[in-house]
Amino acid sequence: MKTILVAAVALIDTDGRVLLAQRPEGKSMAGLWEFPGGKVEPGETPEVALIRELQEELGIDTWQSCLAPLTFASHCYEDFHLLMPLYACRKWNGVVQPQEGQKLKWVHARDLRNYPMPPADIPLLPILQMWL
Ligand SMILES: Nc1nc2c([nH]c(=O)n2[C@@H]2O[C@H](COP(=O)(O)OP(=O)(O)OP(=O)(O)O)[C@@H](O)[C@H]2O)c(=O)[nH]1
Repeated sequence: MKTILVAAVALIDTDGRVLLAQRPEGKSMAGLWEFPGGKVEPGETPEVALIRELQEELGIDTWQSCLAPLTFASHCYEDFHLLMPLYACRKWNGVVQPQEGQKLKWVHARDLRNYPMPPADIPLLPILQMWL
């Protein structure tokens, strides 16, 4: 089975809340809440891919030095295996704003489980909660 590399990030605001984005209608797993990020394109490192995705999806700029590796997901979906490093980021330039009409939510660690997420993300939550 094909392994897909996706880079994702827990953006953390000054109140310790984490940003979740809702997958839009028409996409796979529509309606579920996920960490911002996306597929790592050929020639990109995960960090470069994340910096690009944050500009495209949220209109903010960050730097490699502000992306701290936190944990990763390794999950078998029906048609691919997902390998997803999750970074933590507390510093960026600009104001987070949905660039693609997606719903965004800043969520306290204790409330994360109230947001339905893709199955790959579930094991990441206790780690994130412990860390926050
Ligand atoms: N960004 C992000 N993607 C995730 C998370 N959890 C998870 O399973 N994924 C999966 O990783 C892939 C991310 O790719 P993407 O966001 O660039 O792709 P896409 O949805 O535009 O395309 P697709 O609908 O063809 O998969 C998707 O299959 C998505 O479901 C997460 O927390 N954040």
